[in-house]
Amino acid sequence: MFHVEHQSADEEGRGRRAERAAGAERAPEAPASAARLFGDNLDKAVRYADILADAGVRRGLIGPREVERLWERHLLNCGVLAELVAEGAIVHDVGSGGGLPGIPLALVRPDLRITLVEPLLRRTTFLDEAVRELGLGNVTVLRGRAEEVRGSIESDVVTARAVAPLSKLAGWGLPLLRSGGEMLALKGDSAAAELQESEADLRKLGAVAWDVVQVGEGIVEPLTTVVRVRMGDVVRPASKGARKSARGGRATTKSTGRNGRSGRR
Ligand SMILES: C[S@@+](CC[C@H](N)C(=O)[O-])C[C@H]1O[C@@H](n2cnc3c(N)ncnc32)[C@H](O)[C@@H]1O
Repeated sequence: MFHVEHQSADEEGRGRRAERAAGAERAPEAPASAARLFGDNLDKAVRYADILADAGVRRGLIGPREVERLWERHLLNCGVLAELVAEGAIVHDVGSGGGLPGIPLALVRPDLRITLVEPLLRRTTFLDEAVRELGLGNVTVLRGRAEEVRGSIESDVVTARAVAPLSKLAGWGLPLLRSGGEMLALKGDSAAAELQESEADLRKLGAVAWDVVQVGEGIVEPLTTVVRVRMGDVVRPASKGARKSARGGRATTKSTGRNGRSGRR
């Protein structure tokens, strides 16, 4: 368990110096844009950055070289995904690892209901502790591989970062979506090329629209690049399907075809 204390700003400063002296690693100071992004949850974002810098590095969830760029490359880069998510959405963060992008997204948007899907026990233990310590009432941790939990999940949005190449990721993420739901995959410079290579697979999986968007203007530099894929109509067999879902069976998909929103946005 990490150690959390509720402190005033002065106490926080003394606490940070004391923890450093005691050997605990701390994240760099939050940049000004973090206050704009996280608003009332800035303190929690700072605490999460510190958890990643210390326990996150010690337990191998992020590399030690990430500490100096925790804000830009991780918390801000992930939190700005909020621009693409509708009010009150149900979100599943596939391959959450140390909670990225799910935890920054939950901090920016307390209205969302977010499940962090992660197969490795060591990582779900870290996530459970972080969620408890940060008091994130809108976040749940689910241990399992995405392809194992399909059938029991109908999500509005699936998020993922650094989990798998797009085609493979789509095979894991799209079956978790309801009709019209969206997968938001944080990708780097390869986004457009990966998307082009994956189009046939996306169609087969029931996707009807896809594009590359950039978010985070005025908050993070470089902007966050996201591959956005929208699911077509999902046909889930009724009562039989419910029994199948309980056993982890697949939902089936169909494309909206000529009358729907097929192809690129
Ligand atoms: C490189 S880490 C990225 C973690 C985090 N998303 C980030 O950006 O820092 C990839 C994560 O995906 C998880 N993972 C791999 N295959 C998965 C699957 N089929 N379903 C869900 N998670 C998976 C791994 O356990 C690992 O935690």
